[in-house]
Amino acid sequence: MSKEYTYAEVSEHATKKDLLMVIHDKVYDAASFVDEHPGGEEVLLDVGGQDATEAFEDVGHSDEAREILDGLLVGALKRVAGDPSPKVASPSAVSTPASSTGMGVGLYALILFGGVAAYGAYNYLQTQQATKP
Ligand code: HEM
Repeated sequence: MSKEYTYAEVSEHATKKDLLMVIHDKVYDAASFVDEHPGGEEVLLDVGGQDATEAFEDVGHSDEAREILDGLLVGALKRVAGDPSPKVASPSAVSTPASSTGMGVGLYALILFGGVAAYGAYNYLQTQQATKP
């Protein structure tokens, strides 16, 4: 990582042949990769010259994709006053699994309870049948 870019500098490189983007406060030059991107060139051009952290993380890119990304590294982002605030996907990534786990446990409890109730009812009916003459 040799160079420091300001956000304003990065935003000047937003063409297919000269395509910088910010991911996790690092600056990547995606120009050489645009044509090879399995997700298409459109999406890369869309975030060219911008903070692509959220877009990149939302897709859930593989480790292989992250290795390619490492190879495209050209520098670090130097934040100055007035820049867009850093886009970090972690707050939602942390809160979503937590809340969904809560739902999941509640759901399992409900299913378990329903199962036990149904089993009890079945047994009750069986005994009723058995005691009938
Ligand atoms: C320079 C940064 C990026 C690199 C190195 C990269 C690399 C890759 C790689 C290797 C894949 C194949 C699947 C995988 O290994 O995860 C992929 C898929 C994909 N990427 Fe990226 N990507 C980058 C940025 C982005 C951005 C900013 C978006 C914006 C939405 C994006 C959207 C997608 C989508 C939608 C796929 C899925 C394609 C499919 O499976 O049909 N990528 N990317």
